[in-house]
Amino acid sequence: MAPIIAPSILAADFANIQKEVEMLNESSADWIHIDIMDGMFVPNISFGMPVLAAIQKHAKKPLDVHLMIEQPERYVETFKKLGADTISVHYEACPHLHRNLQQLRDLDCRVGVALNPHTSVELLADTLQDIDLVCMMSVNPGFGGQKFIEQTYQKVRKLRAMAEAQNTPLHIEIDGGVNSENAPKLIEAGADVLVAGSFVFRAEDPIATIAGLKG
Ligand SMILES: O=C(CO)[C@H](O)[C@H](O)COP(=O)(O)O
Ligand SMILES: [Fe+2]
Repeated sequence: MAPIIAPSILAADFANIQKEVEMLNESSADWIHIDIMDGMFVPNISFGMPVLAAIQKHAKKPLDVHLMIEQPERYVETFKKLGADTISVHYEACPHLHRNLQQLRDLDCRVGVALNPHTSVELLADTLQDIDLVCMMSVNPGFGGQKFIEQTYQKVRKLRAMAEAQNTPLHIEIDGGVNSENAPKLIEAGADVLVAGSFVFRAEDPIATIAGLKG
């Protein structure tokens, strides 16, 4: 099956955000990936609610919101109201993860958990049934344009095996440094959602690049 492609708007031209979103609307992208950074959980600040509202105003594709923020429970309701279809909170930012998952489930959005590169997938063994999507970071979160971490393949294989053993449907999303070289290997390993920021927005033809990732 063709993967779900979620271009990351972080790499877009923010001075032309309407044009960039319209390009994604026209493309074969499935979702739009939205990176929210708070300058605390990660050493960078991206953008917040007014920018998301501007994106949402023009977007015709579901919004996949990746929260790189501390205490995400403070804001998930707001993100849902701003049109989030999927919300991922970071495992490392949630000492009471089960409570966060319940909150997302009650909001009726796709329930996501993001994992830093050093965080073992085994830590999700007892919550996998409550999770719809794992956003597996294949770079250290905080910045676009970084190099893909090769150990990601083995994490994907392990997580896919865990989901199969528990007989639970799970989206495995790869976030960071995705390109046309690693995309087929990631899908082969068991991923089904690919986020791509710089590879799409720095391409001469982003629409063709998205189509290429979709295979
Ligand atoms: O979550 C992220 C960074 O923290 C971004 O989604 C990710 O880096 C995508 O950008 P690129 O494809 O350029 O690596
Ligand atoms: Fe992201």
